[in-house]
Amino acid sequence: MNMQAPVITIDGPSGSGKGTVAGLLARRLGWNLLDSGALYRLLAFAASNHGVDLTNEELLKALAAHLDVQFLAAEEGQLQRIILEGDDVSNDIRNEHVGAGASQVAALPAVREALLQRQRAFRESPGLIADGRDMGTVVFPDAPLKIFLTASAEERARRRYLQLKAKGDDVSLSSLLDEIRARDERDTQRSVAPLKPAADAIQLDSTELSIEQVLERILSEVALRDIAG
Ligand SMILES: Nc1ncnc2c1ncn2[C@@H]1O[C@H](COP(=O)(O)OP(=O)(O)OP(=O)(O)O)[C@@H](O)[C@H]1O
Ligand SMILES: Nc1ccn([C@H]2C[C@H](O)[C@@H](COP(=O)(O)O)O2)c(=O)n1
Repeated sequence: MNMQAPVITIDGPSGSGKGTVAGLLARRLGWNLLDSGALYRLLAFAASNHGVDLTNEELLKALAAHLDVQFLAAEEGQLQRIILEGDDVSNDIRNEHVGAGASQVAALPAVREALLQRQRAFRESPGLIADGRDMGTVVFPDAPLKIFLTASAEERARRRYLQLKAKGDDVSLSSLLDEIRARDERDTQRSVAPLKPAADAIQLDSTELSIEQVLERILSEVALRDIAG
């Protein structure tokens, strides 16, 4: 019998709503949260600060192993804060440039290996919601509930456009769609831990669903499995 804290994994492509739903679910259940994409974003961001080339696997592996990062729990109505080497970089890592860099470093096997234990260490009582690309396939293969969340590329680009516009960023819908397609291609085609649904994952297409509807669908699966006490 598995006595470890339960994990709910939410994997899927960029903009499908994983992070939003994972945050809401963690709050609703009172569980811990792992935003694994943030680790790859932080690595790409730190590499650029330290002048490390995004193809230099050995240096990136060392940087990943010593990444000085803290995740500060979200206050009511706020987002989780992310501190890298003493600086709050929560906003700085949320753009498509850093996302593309994250996708590039994430394709390197030594980098993924260096970040594996750090991700597993988030598994603490009473439970963990983990979002990313390989949470259900590689990092937490024994998770009792795995969700693979998708949406059409057009809808994901539209959501990202609205999100970045609201932040005041100058973005174009067509370039965001191109970037999302390029990231999908790299994340699904890489040789190590590619983005794909785990064999036992529940696939949920959110193209026509609101955030609240996605959350309710997942909560109904949690109730069915009786994994949240
Ligand atoms: N079902 C939905 N309907 C409408 N908007 C949504 C839905 N889900 C998420 N969004 C919005 O889409 C944007 C992207 O969502 P989010 O950041 O959660 O995606 P993600 O899958 O975590 O992306 P990434 O992997 O790139 O971090 C956010 O502005 C969010 O509010
Ligand atoms: N478990 C993960 C999480 C993320 N990545 C890579 C691939 C993504 O394009 C990039 C940024 O992730 P996001 O913040 O957009 O979720 O990081 C991965 O390979 N594995």
